[in-house]
Amino acid sequence: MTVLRQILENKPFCLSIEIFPPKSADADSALWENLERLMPYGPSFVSCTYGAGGSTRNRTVELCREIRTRFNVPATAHFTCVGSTIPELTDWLDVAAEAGIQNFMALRGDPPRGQEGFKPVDGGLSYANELVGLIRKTKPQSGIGVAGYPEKHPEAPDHDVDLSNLKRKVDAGADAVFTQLFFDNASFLRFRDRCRAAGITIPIIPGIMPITEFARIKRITQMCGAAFPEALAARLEAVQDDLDAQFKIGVEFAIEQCRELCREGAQGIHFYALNRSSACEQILDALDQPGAARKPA
Ligand SMILES: NC(=O)C1=CN([C@@H]2O[C@H](COP(=O)(O)OP(=O)(O)OC[C@H]3O[C@@H](n4cnc5c(N)ncnc54)[C@H](O)[C@@H]3O)[C@@H](O)[C@H]2O)C=CC1
Ligand SMILES: Nc1nc(=O)c2c([nH]1)NC[C@@H]1CN(c3ccc(C(=O)N[C@@H](CCC(=O)O)C(=O)O)cc3)CN21
Repeated sequence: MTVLRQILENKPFCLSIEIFPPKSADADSALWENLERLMPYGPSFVSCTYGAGGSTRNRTVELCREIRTRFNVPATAHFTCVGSTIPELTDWLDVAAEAGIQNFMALRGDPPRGQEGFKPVDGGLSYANELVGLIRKTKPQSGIGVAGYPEKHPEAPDHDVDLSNLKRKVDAGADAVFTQLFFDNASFLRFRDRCRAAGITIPIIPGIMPITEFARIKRITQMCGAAFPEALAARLEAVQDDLDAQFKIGVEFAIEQCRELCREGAQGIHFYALNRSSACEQILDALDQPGAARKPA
C-alpha cells in the first residue's frame, strides 16, 4: 500500500499543509518558523509546490528532504508536466526517490507566464492523467494525489467533461483527490456527490486557503480561477485599509467553512498555508469536531 493510502486509512483526519519554495534567505527562515508552529497539530504530511515550469524542481526536492529530517513528517512533492520531456520527468522521479520522497501531487501545471494556454513540450506530457500513469509505472509504491475542481477547471467546457478527466487520473492510479481552493462549501459537496456517482471512491480532501490579506487572496483566486463570494468581498472591501481586520474576517470565515466541512464528513483538510502559519493555527484551535486535528493539551 502507498504511504498516502496508509495515511488516509489509518488516521481519522488527514491534515495537510501546502508550502512553496521561498525566494530569499529571510523568507526561508520564516518558512521554517511557520512550519514549526504547525507541527503540534500533527499534520499528516507537508506538500511543496514545484514552481512555474518546474523552475524550482531541485528546491522542491531539497525542501521535502528537509521537512522529513527536521520534523519527521512525510513530505509530498508537487510535480508537473510543464517544460519537461518524459526522460526528464523520469530522471526527476529518480532524484526525488533517492531523496526519500514517497508521495507526489501529480499535476499538469499552469502555462508559463505570458503563454496563452498550456502547450506540451515535444516528447512531453499533455495531461495530469499521463503523469499519474508515468509515476505509477516507474515508482509503483508512490502515493499520488491529484487536483479536483469543485467549480470545474477553468479550461473545461462543463462539469461532466471535467469529471471524466478526473476519472482518468483516478483510473491511472491516483490515491486521493485534493481540491482546488473554494469558498462555497455547497460547490464542494455537489462535487463530492458527482464524484461518488461517477464511481470515484478514493478520498476527496477539501483544499482551503485561509484569507490573510484581501489583495493577496484576490490575486491568488484569480490565478486559480476560483469564485470569490460577493458578500465576503464586500466585507473585506469595507476594511481595505486595515490588514488586521482582513485577517480576522478571513479566519472567522475559514473556521465556519471548516466546521461545516467536518460536519459533512470531510476526511481531512488540505491547507494552502503558503508558508504562513498563524491563520491555520487559529482555525485548527477552533475546530473541535471529533477526529479533527487539534493541538495536544
Ligand atoms: N496545489 C497546486 O499546486 C495546484 C495546482 N493546480 C494547477 O491547476 C492546473 C491544472 O492541473 P491539473 O488539474 O493537474 O490538470 P489536468 O490535466 O487534470 O486538467 C487540465 C485541463 O485539461 C482537461 N483534461 C485533463 N485530462 C484530459 C485528457 N486526458 N483529455 C482532454 N482533456 C483533459 C481538464 O478537464 C482540465 O480542463 C495546473 O495548472 C496545476 O498546476 C491546481 C490545483 C492545485
Ligand atoms: N492553477 C493553480 N496553480 C497553482 O499553482 C495552485 C492552484 N491553482 N491552486 C492552489 C495553489 C495556490 N498556489 C500558490 C499560490 C501562490 C504562490 C506564491 O508563490 N505566492 C507568493 C508570491 C506570488 C504572489 O503573491 O503573487 C506569495 O508571497 O504569496 C505559490 C503557490 C499553488 N496552487
